Amino acid sequence: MLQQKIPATVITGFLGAGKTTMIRNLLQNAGGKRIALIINEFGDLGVDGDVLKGCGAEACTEDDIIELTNGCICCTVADDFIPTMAKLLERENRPDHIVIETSGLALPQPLVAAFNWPEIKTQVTVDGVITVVDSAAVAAGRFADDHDKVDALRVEDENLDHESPLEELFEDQLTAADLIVLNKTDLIDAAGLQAVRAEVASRTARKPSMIEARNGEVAAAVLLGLGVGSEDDIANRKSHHELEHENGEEHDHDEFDSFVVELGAIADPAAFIERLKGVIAEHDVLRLKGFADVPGKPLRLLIQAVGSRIDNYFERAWAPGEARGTRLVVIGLHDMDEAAVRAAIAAAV
Ligand SMILES: Nc1nc2c(ncn2[C@@H]2O[C@H](COP(=O)(O)OP(=O)(O)OP(=O)(O)O)[C@@H](O)[C@H]2O)c(=O)[nH]1
Repeated sequence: MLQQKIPATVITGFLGAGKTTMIRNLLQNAGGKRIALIINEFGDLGVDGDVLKGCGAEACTEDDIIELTNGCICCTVADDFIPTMAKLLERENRPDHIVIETSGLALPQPLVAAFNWPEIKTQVTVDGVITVVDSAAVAAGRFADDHDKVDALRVEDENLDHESPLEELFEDQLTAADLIVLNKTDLIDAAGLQAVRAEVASRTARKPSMIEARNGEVAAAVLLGLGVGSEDDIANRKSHHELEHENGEEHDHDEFDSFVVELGAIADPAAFIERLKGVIAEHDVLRLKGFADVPGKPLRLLIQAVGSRIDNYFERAWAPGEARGTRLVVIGLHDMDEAAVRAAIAAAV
Protein backbone atom coordinates (compact mmCIF):
# COMPACT_ATOMS: atom_id res chain seq x y z
CA MET A 1 0.00 0.00 0.00
CA LEU A 2 1.29 3.48 -0.84
CA GLN A 3 2.00 5.37 2.35
CA GLN A 4 0.88 8.97 2.51
CA LYS A 5 3.74 11.45 2.75
CA ILE A 6 4.21 12.95 6.19
CA PRO A 7 3.91 16.74 6.10
CA ALA A 8 6.84 18.71 7.56
CA THR A 9 6.66 22.37 8.52
CA VAL A 10 9.86 24.42 8.56
CA ILE A 11 9.82 27.29 11.04
CA THR A 12 12.51 29.88 10.56
CA GLY A 13 13.12 33.52 11.50
CA PHE A 14 15.92 35.62 12.95
CA LEU A 15 17.33 35.18 16.47
CA GLY A 16 14.68 35.81 19.08
CA ALA A 17 11.78 36.40 16.65
CA GLY A 18 9.58 34.01 18.64
CA LYS A 19 9.96 30.62 16.92
CA THR A 20 10.17 28.57 20.12
CA THR A 21 7.29 30.50 21.68
CA MET A 22 5.13 29.82 18.63
CA ILE A 23 6.00 26.12 18.63
CA ARG A 24 5.28 25.85 22.33
CA ASN A 25 1.83 27.31 21.74
CA LEU A 26 1.34 24.97 18.78
CA LEU A 27 2.21 21.87 20.82
CA GLN A 28 -0.30 22.86 23.46
CA ASN A 29 -3.05 23.29 20.86
CA ALA A 30 -2.25 20.59 18.33
CA GLY A 31 -5.75 19.14 18.24
CA GLY A 32 -4.74 15.50 18.76
CA LYS A 33 -1.94 15.45 16.15
CA ARG A 34 1.26 13.65 17.12
CA ILE A 35 4.13 15.92 16.28
CA ALA A 36 7.83 15.16 16.03
CA LEU A 37 10.00 18.19 16.57
CA ILE A 38 13.51 18.75 15.24
CA ILE A 39 15.19 21.77 16.75
CA ASN A 40 18.45 23.42 15.91
CA GLU A 41 19.98 26.20 17.89
CA PHE A 42 22.99 28.46 17.37
CA GLY A 43 25.34 28.35 20.37
CA ASP A 44 26.30 25.55 22.73
CA LEU A 45 23.44 25.63 25.18
CA GLY A 46 20.18 23.82 24.43
CA VAL A 47 17.76 26.41 25.77
CA ASP A 48 15.01 25.91 23.19
CA GLY A 49 14.96 22.15 23.72
CA ASP A 50 14.65 22.64 27.46
CA VAL A 51 11.83 25.15 27.07
CA LEU A 52 9.91 22.84 24.73
CA LYS A 53 10.48 19.67 26.74
CA GLY A 54 9.35 21.60 29.78
CA CYS A 55 5.96 22.41 28.28
CA GLY A 56 4.78 18.82 28.80
CA ALA A 57 2.41 18.85 25.83
CA GLU A 58 0.84 15.51 24.94
CA ALA A 59 1.21 16.23 21.24
CA CYS A 60 4.95 15.85 21.54
CA THR A 61 6.66 13.84 24.25
CA GLU A 62 10.34 14.26 25.18
CA ASP A 63 11.07 11.33 22.90
CA ASP A 64 9.64 13.19 19.96
CA ILE A 65 11.92 16.19 20.46
CA ILE A 66 15.21 15.83 18.62
CA GLU A 67 17.94 18.44 19.07
CA LEU A 68 20.52 18.92 16.34
CA THR A 69 23.54 20.45 17.98
CA ASN A 70 26.43 20.02 15.55
CA GLY A 71 26.17 23.51 14.10
CA CYS A 72 23.67 25.41 12.05
CA ILE A 73 21.22 23.13 10.24
CA CYS A 74 21.80 24.72 6.83
CA CYS A 75 25.48 23.75 6.96
CA THR A 76 25.00 20.27 8.42
CA VAL A 77 22.13 19.05 6.23
CA ALA A 78 23.96 16.01 4.87
CA ASP A 79 25.70 14.94 8.07
CA ASP A 80 23.05 15.71 10.58
CA PHE A 81 19.60 16.43 9.23
CA ILE A 82 19.26 13.67 6.61
CA PRO A 83 20.34 10.84 8.97
CA THR A 84 18.04 12.23 11.68
CA MET A 85 15.10 12.27 9.30
CA ALA A 86 15.94 8.78 8.06
CA LYS A 87 15.93 7.49 11.66
CA LEU A 88 12.70 9.27 12.44
CA LEU A 89 11.06 7.68 9.40
CA GLU A 90 12.21 4.22 10.45
CA ARG A 91 10.27 4.49 13.70
CA GLU A 92 7.34 2.16 14.01
CA ASN A 93 5.13 4.82 15.46
CA ARG A 94 5.53 7.54 12.85
CA PRO A 95 4.37 11.06 13.69
CA ASP A 96 1.39 12.74 11.99
CA HIS A 97 3.43 15.85 11.34
CA ILE A 98 7.08 16.93 11.61
CA VAL A 99 7.98 20.45 12.75
CA ILE A 100 11.51 21.74 12.24
CA GLU A 101 12.76 24.84 14.03
CA THR A 102 15.86 26.22 12.35
CA SER A 103 18.42 28.25 14.22
CA GLY A 104 17.89 32.00 14.04
CA LEU A 105 20.92 32.24 11.74
CA ALA A 106 20.01 29.47 9.32
CA LEU A 107 19.35 29.84 5.64
CA PRO A 108 16.23 27.72 5.15
CA GLN A 109 16.94 27.04 1.46
CA PRO A 110 19.43 24.13 1.82
CA LEU A 111 17.19 22.52 4.42
CA VAL A 112 14.12 22.65 2.19
CA ALA A 113 16.16 21.44 -0.78
CA ALA A 114 17.13 18.38 1.27
CA PHE A 115 13.54 17.21 1.03
CA ASN A 116 14.31 16.43 -2.61
CA TRP A 117 16.88 13.80 -1.59
CA PRO A 118 15.51 10.47 -2.81
CA GLU A 119 15.30 8.76 0.60
CA ILE A 120 13.31 11.66 2.01
CA LYS A 121 11.24 12.75 -0.98
CA THR A 122 9.25 9.57 -1.22
CA GLN A 123 8.14 9.78 2.40
CA VAL A 124 7.89 13.42 3.44
CA THR A 125 6.81 16.70 1.88
CA VAL A 126 7.33 20.27 3.10
CA ASP A 127 3.86 21.44 4.08
CA GLY A 128 5.19 24.98 4.19
CA VAL A 129 7.97 27.29 5.34
CA ILE A 130 6.88 29.72 8.03
CA THR A 131 9.06 32.73 8.77
CA VAL A 132 8.55 34.42 12.12
CA VAL A 133 9.36 38.12 12.24
CA ASP A 134 10.09 40.22 15.34
CA SER A 135 7.94 43.21 14.33
CA ALA A 136 9.42 45.40 17.05
CA ALA A 137 12.96 44.72 15.83
CA VAL A 138 11.97 45.56 12.26
CA ALA A 139 10.26 48.76 13.46
CA ALA A 140 13.45 49.67 15.33
CA GLY A 141 15.45 49.35 12.10
CA ARG A 142 17.37 46.30 13.30
CA PHE A 143 17.71 44.85 9.81
CA ALA A 144 18.32 48.06 7.96
CA ASP A 145 20.60 50.41 9.77
CA ASP A 146 23.84 48.63 10.46
CA HIS A 147 25.47 49.50 7.15
CA ASP A 148 28.13 51.64 8.78
CA LYS A 149 29.08 48.94 11.18
CA VAL A 150 29.28 46.33 8.47
CA ASP A 151 31.22 48.62 6.19
CA ALA A 152 33.73 49.09 8.97
CA LEU A 153 33.95 45.32 9.33
CA ARG A 154 34.52 44.92 5.64
CA VAL A 155 37.52 47.23 5.74
CA GLU A 156 39.05 44.93 8.36
CA ASP A 157 38.10 41.73 6.63
CA GLU A 158 38.08 41.65 2.87
CA ASN A 159 36.51 38.18 2.83
CA LEU A 160 33.35 39.71 4.14
CA ASP A 161 31.61 40.18 0.85
CA HIS A 162 28.07 40.41 2.14
CA GLU A 163 26.07 43.62 2.20
CA SER A 164 25.08 43.32 5.83
CA PRO A 165 24.80 39.93 7.51
CA LEU A 166 21.63 40.78 9.41
CA GLU A 167 19.88 42.32 6.47
CA GLU A 168 20.80 39.50 4.11
CA LEU A 169 19.70 36.78 6.46
CA PHE A 170 16.47 38.57 7.18
CA GLU A 171 15.73 38.77 3.45
CA ASP A 172 16.80 35.18 2.79
CA GLN A 173 14.49 33.91 5.51
CA LEU A 174 11.61 35.98 4.10
CA THR A 175 12.35 34.79 0.57
CA ALA A 176 11.98 31.17 1.68
CA ALA A 177 8.56 31.73 3.28
CA ASP A 178 5.13 30.42 2.38
CA LEU A 179 3.67 32.24 5.36
CA ILE A 180 5.12 35.18 7.28
CA VAL A 181 4.07 35.63 10.91
CA LEU A 182 4.51 39.23 12.06
CA ASN A 183 5.01 38.47 15.73
CA LYS A 184 5.35 40.72 18.80
CA THR A 185 2.61 43.05 17.61
CA ASP A 186 2.03 43.95 21.28
CA LEU A 187 5.26 45.95 21.21
CA ILE A 188 4.30 48.37 18.44
CA ASP A 189 1.28 50.52 17.53
CA ALA A 190 -0.96 50.26 14.46
CA ALA A 191 1.02 52.76 12.39
CA GLY A 192 4.26 50.98 13.29
CA LEU A 193 2.78 47.67 12.24
CA GLN A 194 1.67 49.13 8.92
CA ALA A 195 5.24 50.28 8.30
CA VAL A 196 6.58 46.83 9.25
CA ARG A 197 4.21 45.18 6.77
CA ALA A 198 5.42 47.50 4.02
CA GLU A 199 9.07 46.94 4.88
CA VAL A 200 8.73 43.16 5.05
CA ALA A 201 6.87 43.10 1.73
CA SER A 202 9.62 45.19 0.14
CA ARG A 203 12.31 42.71 1.25
CA THR A 204 11.17 39.80 -0.89
CA ALA A 205 10.08 39.59 -4.49
CA ARG A 206 7.74 36.72 -3.62
CA LYS A 207 4.39 37.53 -2.03
CA PRO A 208 3.70 35.07 0.75
CA SER A 209 0.69 35.68 3.02
CA MET A 210 1.33 37.69 6.16
CA ILE A 211 -0.48 37.28 9.44
CA GLU A 212 -0.03 39.05 12.76
CA ALA A 213 0.54 37.41 16.15
CA ARG A 214 1.32 38.02 19.78
CA ASN A 215 3.39 35.44 21.60
CA GLY A 216 3.22 33.29 18.49
CA GLU A 217 -0.45 32.53 19.00
CA VAL A 218 -1.55 31.20 15.65
CA ALA A 219 -4.11 28.41 15.17
CA ALA A 220 -2.56 25.00 14.60
CA ALA A 221 -4.80 24.50 11.56
CA VAL A 222 -3.16 27.54 9.95
CA LEU A 223 0.42 26.59 10.80
CA LEU A 224 0.10 22.93 9.87
CA GLY A 225 -2.27 23.19 6.95
CA LEU A 226 -0.43 25.11 4.24
CA GLY A 227 -0.20 22.13 1.87
CA VAL A 228 2.39 23.77 -0.38
CA GLY A 229 5.03 21.15 -1.15
CA SER A 230 7.72 23.85 -0.89
CA GLU A 231 10.56 21.50 -1.91
CA ASP A 232 9.26 21.60 -5.50
CA ASP A 233 9.58 25.38 -5.60
CA ILE A 234 12.79 25.93 -3.65
CA ALA A 235 14.85 26.72 -6.77
CA ASN A 236 12.73 29.87 -7.10
CA ARG A 237 13.60 31.08 -3.62
CA LYS A 238 17.34 31.54 -3.89
CA SER A 239 19.23 33.16 -1.02
CA HIS A 240 21.73 35.99 -1.55
CA HIS A 241 24.41 33.42 -0.87
CA GLU A 242 23.18 31.07 -3.59
CA LEU A 243 22.88 33.92 -6.06
CA GLU A 244 26.41 35.12 -5.28
CA HIS A 245 28.05 31.72 -5.19
CA GLU A 246 26.40 29.68 -7.91
CA ASN A 247 29.77 27.93 -8.17
CA GLY A 248 28.98 26.13 -4.94
CA GLU A 249 31.22 27.88 -2.45
CA GLU A 250 30.53 26.83 1.12
CA HIS A 251 28.20 28.91 3.19
CA ASP A 252 29.26 29.55 6.77
CA HIS A 253 28.34 31.68 9.73
CA ASP A 254 31.60 33.53 10.15
CA GLU A 255 29.76 36.81 10.46
CA PHE A 256 28.35 35.68 13.79
CA ASP A 257 29.89 34.46 16.98
CA SER A 258 28.62 32.80 20.12
CA PHE A 259 30.03 31.73 23.45
CA VAL A 260 28.74 30.49 26.79
CA VAL A 261 29.33 32.40 30.02
CA GLU A 262 29.27 30.41 33.26
CA LEU A 263 28.71 32.22 36.54
CA GLY A 264 27.91 31.35 40.11
CA ALA A 265 24.71 32.23 41.92
CA ILE A 266 22.89 35.50 41.19
CA ALA A 267 21.76 36.91 44.51
CA ASP A 268 19.89 39.91 43.10
CA PRO A 269 18.43 38.94 39.71
CA ALA A 270 16.58 42.23 39.18
CA ALA A 271 19.78 44.25 39.55
CA PHE A 272 21.73 41.75 37.42
CA ILE A 273 19.18 42.01 34.61
CA GLU A 274 19.21 45.81 34.73
CA ARG A 275 22.99 45.77 34.40
CA LEU A 276 22.83 43.14 31.63
CA LYS A 277 20.71 45.54 29.57
CA GLY A 278 23.60 48.00 29.68
CA VAL A 279 26.13 45.35 28.66
CA ILE A 280 23.94 44.23 25.74
CA ALA A 281 23.45 47.78 24.49
CA GLU A 282 27.10 48.72 24.84
CA HIS A 283 28.41 45.63 23.02
CA ASP A 284 25.56 45.23 20.56
CA VAL A 285 24.78 41.69 21.69
CA LEU A 286 22.10 40.26 19.37
CA ARG A 287 20.79 37.52 21.61
CA LEU A 288 21.47 36.26 25.12
CA LYS A 289 19.65 33.41 26.79
CA GLY A 290 20.11 30.85 29.50
CA PHE A 291 19.45 30.05 33.11
CA ALA A 292 20.44 31.57 36.42
CA ASP A 293 20.81 30.10 39.88
CA VAL A 294 19.07 32.31 42.41
CA PRO A 295 19.98 31.30 45.98
CA GLY A 296 17.04 30.07 48.03
CA LYS A 297 14.85 29.49 44.96
CA PRO A 298 13.96 25.92 44.00
CA LEU A 299 13.43 26.88 40.32
CA ARG A 300 15.85 27.97 37.60
CA LEU A 301 15.46 31.53 36.41
CA LEU A 302 15.14 31.60 32.61
CA ILE A 303 16.71 34.71 31.09
CA GLN A 304 15.85 35.65 27.48
CA ALA A 305 17.26 38.77 25.90
CA VAL A 306 16.57 39.91 22.35
CA GLY A 307 18.58 43.07 21.89
CA SER A 308 18.20 44.88 25.19
CA ARG A 309 14.65 43.62 25.84
CA ILE A 310 14.96 41.02 28.58
CA ASP A 311 12.30 38.58 29.77
CA ASN A 312 12.86 36.43 32.82
CA TYR A 313 10.79 33.98 34.79
CA PHE A 314 11.25 31.01 37.08
CA GLU A 315 10.96 28.11 34.70
CA ARG A 316 11.43 24.70 36.25
CA ALA A 317 12.95 23.02 39.28
CA TRP A 318 16.61 22.09 39.09
CA ALA A 319 16.62 18.45 38.09
CA PRO A 320 17.99 15.86 40.53
CA GLY A 321 21.73 15.65 39.96
CA GLU A 322 21.78 18.87 37.92
CA ALA A 323 24.44 21.22 39.27
CA ARG A 324 23.00 24.61 40.12
CA GLY A 325 24.76 27.40 38.30
CA THR A 326 24.26 30.24 35.85
CA ARG A 327 24.87 29.60 32.15
CA LEU A 328 24.19 32.13 29.44
CA VAL A 329 24.77 31.87 25.71
CA VAL A 330 25.75 35.13 24.04
CA ILE A 331 25.37 35.69 20.28
CA GLY A 332 26.62 38.71 18.33
CA LEU A 333 28.37 39.81 15.17
CA HIS A 334 31.88 38.45 14.78
CA ASP A 335 33.55 41.68 15.80
CA MET A 336 31.98 41.43 19.24
CA ASP A 337 34.74 41.66 21.84
CA GLU A 338 34.27 38.35 23.67
CA ALA A 339 36.71 39.10 26.48
CA ALA A 340 35.11 42.47 27.15
CA VAL A 341 31.58 41.02 27.11
CA ARG A 342 32.60 38.21 29.46
CA ALA A 343 34.19 40.69 31.85
CA ALA A 344 31.17 43.02 31.71
CA ILE A 345 28.71 40.19 32.40
CA ALA A 346 30.83 38.93 35.31
CA ALA A 347 30.92 42.47 36.69
CA ALA A 348 27.12 42.72 36.41
CA VAL A 349 26.56 39.93 38.99
N1 LIG B 1 6.51 41.00 23.94
C1 LIG B 1 6.57 39.86 23.24
N2 LIG B 1 7.56 39.00 23.49
C2 LIG B 1 7.59 37.84 22.76
C3 LIG B 1 6.61 37.53 21.78
N3 LIG B 1 6.92 36.33 21.24
C4 LIG B 1 8.04 35.90 21.86
N4 LIG B 1 8.45 36.81 22.80
C5 LIG B 1 9.62 36.75 23.67
O1 LIG B 1 10.80 36.89 22.87
C6 LIG B 1 11.87 36.13 23.40
C7 LIG B 1 12.43 35.21 22.33
O2 LIG B 1 11.44 34.26 21.99
P1 LIG B 1 11.80 32.82 21.42
O3 LIG B 1 10.51 32.15 21.14
O4 LIG B 1 12.77 32.14 22.30
O5 LIG B 1 12.52 33.22 20.07
P2 LIG B 1 13.27 32.26 19.02
O6 LIG B 1 12.97 32.79 17.69
O7 LIG B 1 12.93 30.85 19.28
O8 LIG B 1 14.79 32.54 19.42
P3 LIG B 1 16.14 31.77 18.88
O9 LIG B 1 15.83 30.30 18.89
O10 LIG B 1 17.19 32.15 19.86
O11 LIG B 1 16.42 32.29 17.53
C8 LIG B 1 11.30 35.38 24.60
O12 LIG B 1 11.62 36.09 25.76
C9 LIG B 1 9.80 35.40 24.35
O13 LIG B 1 9.05 35.34 25.54
C10 LIG B 1 5.56 38.49 21.55
O14 LIG B 1 4.69 38.33 20.68
N5 LIG B 1 5.60 39.63 22.30
